Amino acid sequence: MAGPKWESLEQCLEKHLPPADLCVVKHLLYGKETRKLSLPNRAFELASEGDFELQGYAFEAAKEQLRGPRTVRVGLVQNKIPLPADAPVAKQVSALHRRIEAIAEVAALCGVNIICFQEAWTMPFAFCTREKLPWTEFAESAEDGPTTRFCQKLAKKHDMVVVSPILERDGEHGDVLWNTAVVISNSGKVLGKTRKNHIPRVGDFNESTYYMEGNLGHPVFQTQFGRIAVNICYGRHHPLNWLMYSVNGAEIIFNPSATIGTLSESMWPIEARNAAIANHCFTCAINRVGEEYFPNEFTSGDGKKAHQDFGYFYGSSYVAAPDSSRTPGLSRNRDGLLVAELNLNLCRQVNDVWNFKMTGRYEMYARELAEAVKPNYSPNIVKE
Ligand SMILES: NC(=O)NCCC(=O)O
Repeated sequence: MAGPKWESLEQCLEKHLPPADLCVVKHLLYGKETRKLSLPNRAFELASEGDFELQGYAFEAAKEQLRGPRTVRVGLVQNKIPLPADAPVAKQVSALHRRIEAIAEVAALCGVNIICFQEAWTMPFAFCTREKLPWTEFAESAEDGPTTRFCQKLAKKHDMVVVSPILERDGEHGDVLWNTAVVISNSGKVLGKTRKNHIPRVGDFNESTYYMEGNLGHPVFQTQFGRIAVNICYGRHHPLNWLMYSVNGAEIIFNPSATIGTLSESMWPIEARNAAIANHCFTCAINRVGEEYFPNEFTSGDGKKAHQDFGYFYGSSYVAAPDSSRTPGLSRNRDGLLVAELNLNLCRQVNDVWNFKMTGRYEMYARELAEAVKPNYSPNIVKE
Protein backbone atom coordinates (compact mmCIF):
# COMPACT_ATOMS: atom_id res chain seq x y z
CA MET A 1 0.00 0.00 0.00
CA ALA A 2 1.33 3.47 -0.86
CA GLY A 3 2.17 5.52 2.23
CA PRO A 4 0.79 8.94 3.08
CA LYS A 5 3.80 10.65 1.51
CA TRP A 6 3.03 9.24 -1.93
CA GLU A 7 1.31 12.17 -3.65
CA SER A 8 -0.81 10.76 -6.47
CA LEU A 9 -0.93 8.34 -9.38
CA GLU A 10 -0.95 11.27 -11.80
CA GLN A 11 2.23 12.77 -10.37
CA CYS A 12 3.98 9.42 -10.49
CA LEU A 13 3.01 8.84 -14.14
CA GLU A 14 4.09 12.33 -15.12
CA LYS A 15 7.41 11.92 -13.37
CA HIS A 16 8.33 8.54 -14.84
CA LEU A 17 6.72 8.07 -18.25
CA PRO A 18 8.14 9.42 -21.50
CA PRO A 19 5.64 11.89 -23.06
CA ALA A 20 4.44 9.55 -25.84
CA ASP A 21 3.73 6.73 -23.39
CA LEU A 22 2.17 9.14 -20.92
CA CYS A 23 -0.32 10.20 -23.56
CA VAL A 24 -1.46 6.62 -24.25
CA VAL A 25 -1.47 5.56 -20.60
CA LYS A 26 -3.50 8.62 -19.65
CA HIS A 27 -5.98 7.89 -22.41
CA LEU A 28 -6.41 4.32 -21.15
CA LEU A 29 -6.69 5.33 -17.51
CA TYR A 30 -8.71 8.53 -17.88
CA GLY A 31 -10.48 8.40 -21.26
CA LYS A 32 -10.73 11.50 -23.43
CA GLU A 33 -8.65 14.28 -21.88
CA THR A 34 -10.56 16.81 -19.80
CA ARG A 35 -9.74 20.45 -20.60
CA LYS A 36 -8.04 22.39 -17.80
CA LEU A 37 -10.35 25.12 -16.54
CA SER A 38 -9.00 28.60 -16.36
CA LEU A 39 -9.72 29.69 -12.78
CA PRO A 40 -9.11 33.14 -11.28
CA ASN A 41 -5.61 33.90 -9.97
CA ARG A 42 -7.16 35.13 -6.74
CA ALA A 43 -8.65 31.66 -6.20
CA PHE A 44 -5.20 30.07 -6.48
CA GLU A 45 -3.73 32.71 -4.13
CA LEU A 46 -6.41 32.02 -1.52
CA ALA A 47 -5.97 28.25 -1.90
CA SER A 48 -2.25 28.61 -1.38
CA GLU A 49 -2.73 30.89 1.66
CA GLY A 50 -5.27 28.41 3.05
CA ASP A 51 -2.96 25.47 2.30
CA PHE A 52 -5.31 23.50 0.07
CA GLU A 53 -5.03 22.25 -3.47
CA LEU A 54 -7.19 23.72 -6.24
CA GLN A 55 -7.71 21.98 -9.58
CA GLY A 56 -10.25 22.64 -12.32
CA TYR A 57 -11.34 20.66 -15.41
CA ALA A 58 -14.11 20.83 -18.00
CA PHE A 59 -15.98 18.01 -19.73
CA GLU A 60 -17.18 18.91 -23.22
CA ALA A 61 -20.28 17.72 -25.11
CA ALA A 62 -21.12 18.00 -28.80
CA LYS A 63 -22.99 21.09 -29.93
CA GLU A 64 -26.72 20.45 -30.47
CA GLN A 65 -29.11 22.42 -32.67
CA LEU A 66 -32.15 22.44 -30.39
CA ARG A 67 -30.61 22.53 -26.92
CA GLY A 68 -28.05 24.99 -25.69
CA PRO A 69 -25.19 23.64 -23.56
CA ARG A 70 -26.32 22.82 -20.01
CA THR A 71 -23.18 23.68 -18.12
CA VAL A 72 -22.87 23.39 -14.37
CA ARG A 73 -19.83 23.72 -12.15
CA VAL A 74 -19.49 21.29 -9.28
CA GLY A 75 -17.06 21.65 -6.37
CA LEU A 76 -15.77 18.60 -4.49
CA VAL A 77 -14.16 19.26 -1.11
CA GLN A 78 -11.81 16.84 0.65
CA ASN A 79 -10.21 17.63 3.98
CA LYS A 80 -8.45 16.49 7.13
CA ILE A 81 -9.97 17.17 10.51
CA PRO A 82 -8.30 20.40 11.66
CA LEU A 83 -8.31 19.55 15.40
CA PRO A 84 -7.43 16.26 17.11
CA ALA A 85 -10.35 13.84 17.54
CA ASP A 86 -10.28 14.29 21.32
CA ALA A 87 -10.71 18.08 21.22
CA PRO A 88 -14.07 19.31 22.61
CA VAL A 89 -16.98 18.56 20.28
CA ALA A 90 -18.13 22.16 19.81
CA LYS A 91 -14.56 23.30 19.05
CA GLN A 92 -14.12 20.60 16.42
CA VAL A 93 -17.41 21.45 14.70
CA SER A 94 -16.59 25.13 14.72
CA ALA A 95 -13.06 24.52 13.32
CA LEU A 96 -14.55 22.42 10.52
CA HIS A 97 -17.13 25.11 9.74
CA ARG A 98 -14.36 27.70 9.46
CA ARG A 99 -12.25 25.44 7.24
CA ILE A 100 -15.13 24.68 4.88
CA GLU A 101 -16.23 28.32 4.84
CA ALA A 102 -12.78 29.29 3.51
CA ILE A 103 -12.84 26.58 0.84
CA ALA A 104 -16.41 27.46 -0.19
CA GLU A 105 -15.31 31.08 -0.63
CA VAL A 106 -12.77 29.92 -3.22
CA ALA A 107 -15.38 27.65 -4.82
CA ALA A 108 -17.62 30.69 -5.23
CA LEU A 109 -14.78 32.62 -6.90
CA CYS A 110 -14.45 29.67 -9.31
CA GLY A 111 -18.13 29.87 -10.25
CA VAL A 112 -19.16 26.65 -8.52
CA ASN A 113 -22.94 26.04 -8.64
CA ILE A 114 -23.13 22.86 -6.54
CA ILE A 115 -20.69 22.05 -3.77
CA CYS A 116 -20.45 18.72 -1.94
CA PHE A 117 -18.50 17.96 1.24
CA GLN A 118 -17.12 14.60 2.40
CA GLU A 119 -19.11 12.01 4.37
CA ALA A 120 -19.83 13.02 8.00
CA TRP A 121 -17.84 16.18 7.36
CA THR A 122 -18.47 17.81 10.74
CA MET A 123 -16.68 15.14 12.76
CA PRO A 124 -13.81 12.65 12.96
CA PHE A 125 -14.82 9.29 11.48
CA ALA A 126 -15.24 7.81 14.95
CA PHE A 127 -17.59 4.92 14.17
CA CYS A 128 -14.70 2.43 14.33
CA THR A 129 -14.56 2.95 18.10
CA ARG A 130 -18.12 1.71 18.71
CA GLU A 131 -18.20 4.14 21.65
CA LYS A 132 -21.25 6.33 22.01
CA LEU A 133 -20.09 9.45 23.86
CA PRO A 134 -18.74 11.84 22.80
CA TRP A 135 -19.21 10.84 19.15
CA THR A 136 -23.00 10.79 19.11
CA GLU A 137 -22.90 14.41 20.26
CA PHE A 138 -21.81 15.35 16.74
CA ALA A 139 -25.28 14.37 15.49
CA GLU A 140 -27.58 17.20 14.45
CA SER A 141 -31.02 17.83 13.02
CA ALA A 142 -30.95 17.68 9.22
CA GLU A 143 -33.70 20.29 9.05
CA ASP A 144 -32.43 22.98 11.40
CA GLY A 145 -29.25 21.88 13.16
CA PRO A 146 -26.30 24.30 13.44
CA THR A 147 -24.54 22.77 10.41
CA THR A 148 -27.63 22.99 8.22
CA ARG A 149 -28.08 26.62 9.27
CA PHE A 150 -24.40 27.24 8.49
CA CYS A 151 -24.84 25.66 5.04
CA GLN A 152 -28.01 27.65 4.37
CA LYS A 153 -25.99 30.84 4.88
CA LEU A 154 -23.28 29.57 2.52
CA ALA A 155 -25.86 28.57 -0.10
CA LYS A 156 -27.55 31.97 -0.03
CA LYS A 157 -24.36 33.99 0.09
CA HIS A 158 -22.80 32.17 -2.86
CA ASP A 159 -25.98 31.26 -4.81
CA MET A 160 -24.77 27.66 -4.58
CA VAL A 161 -26.49 24.33 -3.93
CA VAL A 162 -24.84 22.72 -0.89
CA VAL A 163 -24.70 18.96 -0.29
CA SER A 164 -23.91 18.49 3.39
CA PRO A 165 -23.36 14.91 4.60
CA ILE A 166 -23.76 14.77 8.39
CA LEU A 167 -24.53 12.46 11.26
CA GLU A 168 -28.25 13.14 11.66
CA ARG A 169 -30.29 12.93 14.83
CA ASP A 170 -33.96 12.70 13.93
CA GLY A 171 -35.56 14.34 16.97
CA GLU A 172 -39.06 14.03 15.51
CA HIS A 173 -38.88 10.25 15.21
CA GLY A 174 -37.46 8.66 18.34
CA ASP A 175 -34.23 10.67 18.43
CA VAL A 176 -32.50 8.06 16.28
CA LEU A 177 -29.26 8.54 14.34
CA TRP A 178 -28.78 8.30 10.58
CA ASN A 179 -25.95 8.82 8.14
CA THR A 180 -27.57 11.54 6.05
CA ALA A 181 -26.84 14.06 3.33
CA VAL A 182 -28.81 17.30 3.49
CA VAL A 183 -29.40 19.06 0.17
CA ILE A 184 -29.74 22.82 0.44
CA SER A 185 -30.98 24.79 -2.54
CA ASN A 186 -29.12 27.88 -3.76
CA SER A 187 -32.12 29.83 -2.42
CA GLY A 188 -31.03 28.76 1.08
CA LYS A 189 -34.03 26.45 1.59
CA VAL A 190 -33.53 22.83 2.68
CA LEU A 191 -34.59 20.92 -0.43
CA GLY A 192 -34.54 17.58 1.37
CA LYS A 193 -32.37 14.82 2.70
CA THR A 194 -31.23 11.36 1.70
CA ARG A 195 -29.81 8.57 3.87
CA LYS A 196 -26.98 6.08 3.44
CA ASN A 197 -28.59 2.92 2.09
CA HIS A 198 -25.80 0.43 2.73
CA ILE A 199 -23.99 0.31 6.07
CA PRO A 200 -20.50 -1.24 6.04
CA ARG A 201 -19.47 -4.15 8.21
CA VAL A 202 -15.92 -4.47 6.96
CA GLY A 203 -12.84 -4.22 9.18
CA ASP A 204 -12.83 -1.00 11.19
CA PHE A 205 -15.75 0.29 9.13
CA ASN A 206 -18.47 -1.16 11.28
CA GLU A 207 -21.02 1.60 11.54
CA SER A 208 -23.95 -0.63 12.41
CA THR A 209 -23.58 0.24 16.11
CA TYR A 210 -24.78 3.76 15.37
CA TYR A 211 -27.43 3.75 12.64
CA MET A 212 -29.48 1.54 10.38
CA GLU A 213 -29.68 1.34 6.61
CA GLY A 214 -31.43 4.42 5.18
CA ASN A 215 -35.22 4.36 4.78
CA LEU A 216 -35.69 7.15 2.24
CA GLY A 217 -35.06 5.17 -0.95
CA HIS A 218 -33.33 6.91 -3.83
CA PRO A 219 -34.49 10.53 -3.95
CA VAL A 220 -33.29 12.80 -6.73
CA PHE A 221 -33.25 16.54 -6.14
CA GLN A 222 -34.26 18.92 -8.90
CA THR A 223 -32.00 21.93 -8.50
CA GLN A 224 -31.70 25.02 -10.67
CA PHE A 225 -28.50 23.48 -12.06
CA GLY A 226 -29.61 19.93 -12.79
CA ARG A 227 -30.97 16.79 -11.11
CA ILE A 228 -28.68 15.50 -8.39
CA ALA A 229 -28.52 12.51 -6.03
CA VAL A 230 -26.22 11.40 -3.22
CA ASN A 231 -24.93 7.84 -2.92
CA ILE A 232 -23.14 7.87 0.44
CA CYS A 233 -19.79 6.03 0.66
CA TYR A 234 -20.26 2.24 0.94
CA GLY A 235 -23.25 2.51 -1.41
CA ARG A 236 -20.71 2.87 -4.21
CA HIS A 237 -19.98 -0.87 -4.04
CA HIS A 238 -23.62 -1.58 -4.89
CA PRO A 239 -24.36 -1.13 -8.59
CA LEU A 240 -28.11 -1.28 -8.01
CA ASN A 241 -27.86 1.66 -5.63
CA TRP A 242 -26.34 3.82 -8.38
CA LEU A 243 -28.89 2.43 -10.83
CA MET A 244 -31.89 3.49 -8.76
CA TYR A 245 -30.70 7.11 -8.55
CA SER A 246 -30.28 7.01 -12.29
CA VAL A 247 -33.72 5.42 -12.80
CA ASN A 248 -35.12 8.39 -10.86
CA GLY A 249 -33.41 10.76 -13.26
CA ALA A 250 -30.15 11.79 -11.59
CA GLU A 251 -27.74 13.56 -13.92
CA ILE A 252 -25.05 13.97 -11.28
CA ILE A 253 -24.54 11.50 -8.43
CA PHE A 254 -22.30 12.59 -5.57
CA ASN A 255 -20.47 9.92 -3.57
CA PRO A 256 -19.23 11.53 -0.33
CA SER A 257 -16.97 8.97 1.32
CA ALA A 258 -14.53 8.11 4.09
CA THR A 259 -12.30 5.22 3.15
CA ILE A 260 -8.73 4.09 3.70
CA GLY A 261 -5.89 2.84 1.52
CA THR A 262 -5.48 -0.69 2.81
CA LEU A 263 -9.15 -1.38 2.26
CA SER A 264 -10.30 0.22 -0.94
CA GLU A 265 -7.73 2.25 -2.86
CA SER A 266 -7.57 -0.16 -5.79
CA MET A 267 -11.38 -0.04 -6.12
CA TRP A 268 -11.63 3.74 -5.83
CA PRO A 269 -10.75 4.75 -9.42
CA ILE A 270 -13.04 2.09 -10.86
CA GLU A 271 -16.35 2.14 -9.02
CA ALA A 272 -17.63 5.69 -9.45
CA ARG A 273 -16.24 5.77 -12.96
CA ASN A 274 -18.01 2.58 -13.87
CA ALA A 275 -21.25 3.94 -12.39
CA ALA A 276 -20.99 7.03 -14.61
CA ILE A 277 -20.55 4.82 -17.66
CA ALA A 278 -23.26 2.29 -16.77
CA ASN A 279 -25.85 4.94 -15.91
CA HIS A 280 -25.13 7.66 -18.48
CA CYS A 281 -24.54 10.27 -15.78
CA PHE A 282 -21.75 12.17 -14.00
CA THR A 283 -20.41 10.85 -10.70
CA CYS A 284 -18.38 12.75 -8.11
CA ALA A 285 -16.29 10.65 -5.73
CA ILE A 286 -15.07 12.47 -2.61
CA ASN A 287 -12.83 11.01 0.09
CA ARG A 288 -11.44 12.49 3.30
CA VAL A 289 -7.72 12.94 3.95
CA GLY A 290 -5.21 12.03 6.63
CA GLU A 291 -4.99 9.99 9.81
CA GLU A 292 -7.36 10.22 12.78
CA TYR A 293 -6.38 9.03 16.25
CA PHE A 294 -8.90 8.16 18.93
CA PRO A 295 -8.34 8.30 22.70
CA ASN A 296 -9.14 4.62 23.35
CA GLU A 297 -7.88 1.55 21.54
CA PHE A 298 -10.35 -0.54 19.56
CA THR A 299 -10.40 -3.81 17.66
CA SER A 300 -12.72 -4.88 14.89
CA GLY A 301 -12.75 -8.65 14.98
CA ASP A 302 -10.32 -8.89 12.07
CA GLY A 303 -7.26 -10.26 13.87
CA LYS A 304 -5.51 -6.89 14.01
CA LYS A 305 -3.93 -5.77 17.29
CA ALA A 306 -5.85 -3.15 19.23
CA HIS A 307 -5.12 0.25 17.70
CA GLN A 308 -6.12 3.90 18.01
CA ASP A 309 -6.09 4.99 14.39
CA PHE A 310 -8.13 4.12 11.37
CA GLY A 311 -5.40 3.99 8.77
CA TYR A 312 -4.85 6.43 5.95
CA PHE A 313 -7.72 8.32 4.31
CA TYR A 314 -6.27 8.80 0.85
CA GLY A 315 -8.26 11.71 -0.63
CA SER A 316 -8.00 11.30 -4.45
CA SER A 317 -11.42 12.83 -5.13
CA TYR A 318 -12.41 12.91 -8.81
CA VAL A 319 -15.28 13.40 -11.26
CA ALA A 320 -16.25 10.83 -13.90
CA ALA A 321 -18.37 11.34 -17.00
CA PRO A 322 -20.76 9.08 -18.94
CA ASP A 323 -18.31 8.85 -21.87
CA SER A 324 -15.73 7.12 -19.60
CA SER A 325 -13.54 10.21 -19.24
CA ARG A 326 -12.58 11.39 -15.78
CA THR A 327 -10.60 14.15 -14.16
CA PRO A 328 -7.28 13.44 -12.49
CA GLY A 329 -7.68 12.95 -8.76
CA LEU A 330 -6.92 15.48 -6.07
CA SER A 331 -3.89 14.75 -3.90
CA ARG A 332 -3.75 11.74 -1.58
CA ASN A 333 -2.57 13.83 1.31
CA ARG A 334 -3.72 17.44 1.09
CA ASP A 335 -6.99 19.22 1.61
CA GLY A 336 -8.41 20.20 -1.74
CA LEU A 337 -11.12 21.65 -3.93
CA LEU A 338 -11.82 20.08 -7.30
CA VAL A 339 -13.87 22.24 -9.64
CA ALA A 340 -15.39 20.48 -12.64
CA GLU A 341 -17.49 22.04 -15.37
CA LEU A 342 -19.99 19.51 -16.71
CA ASN A 343 -22.13 19.85 -19.80
CA LEU A 344 -25.15 17.77 -18.81
CA ASN A 345 -26.08 17.33 -22.48
CA LEU A 346 -23.38 14.66 -22.54
CA CYS A 347 -25.64 12.28 -20.55
CA ARG A 348 -28.26 12.04 -23.30
CA GLN A 349 -25.67 12.12 -26.07
CA VAL A 350 -23.90 9.06 -24.64
CA ASN A 351 -27.24 7.38 -23.94
CA ASP A 352 -28.16 7.76 -27.63
CA VAL A 353 -24.87 6.12 -28.69
CA TRP A 354 -24.57 3.28 -26.18
CA ASN A 355 -28.29 2.79 -25.33
CA PHE A 356 -27.76 1.24 -21.90
CA LYS A 357 -31.16 2.52 -20.74
CA MET A 358 -32.87 1.14 -23.84
CA THR A 359 -31.09 -2.22 -23.71
CA GLY A 360 -31.15 -2.52 -19.89
CA ARG A 361 -33.80 -5.33 -19.67
CA TYR A 362 -34.97 -3.91 -16.32
CA GLU A 363 -38.27 -5.74 -16.49
CA MET A 364 -36.53 -9.10 -16.83
CA TYR A 365 -34.23 -8.33 -13.88
CA ALA A 366 -37.13 -7.03 -11.79
CA ARG A 367 -39.02 -10.28 -12.40
CA GLU A 368 -36.01 -12.51 -11.73
CA LEU A 369 -34.90 -10.58 -8.65
CA ALA A 370 -38.43 -10.63 -7.23
CA GLU A 371 -38.20 -14.43 -7.38
CA ALA A 372 -34.57 -14.62 -6.16
CA VAL A 373 -35.28 -12.77 -2.89
CA LYS A 374 -38.00 -15.24 -1.87
CA PRO A 375 -36.81 -17.50 0.98
CA ASN A 376 -37.66 -20.68 -0.94
CA TYR A 377 -35.95 -19.61 -4.16
CA SER A 378 -33.85 -22.24 -5.93
CA PRO A 379 -31.01 -20.72 -7.93
CA ASN A 380 -31.31 -21.40 -11.65
CA ILE A 381 -28.35 -23.75 -12.04
CA VAL A 382 -28.42 -26.16 -14.93
CA LYS A 383 -26.84 -29.48 -13.98
CA GLU A 384 -25.88 -32.49 -16.04
N1 LIG B 1 -17.63 5.18 5.17
C1 LIG B 1 -17.79 3.98 4.65
O1 LIG B 1 -18.88 3.52 4.39
N2 LIG B 1 -16.66 3.28 4.44
C2 LIG B 1 -16.66 1.91 4.09
C3 LIG B 1 -15.44 1.51 3.36
C4 LIG B 1 -15.54 1.73 1.89
O2 LIG B 1 -16.64 1.74 1.36
O3 LIG B 1 -14.51 1.81 1.25
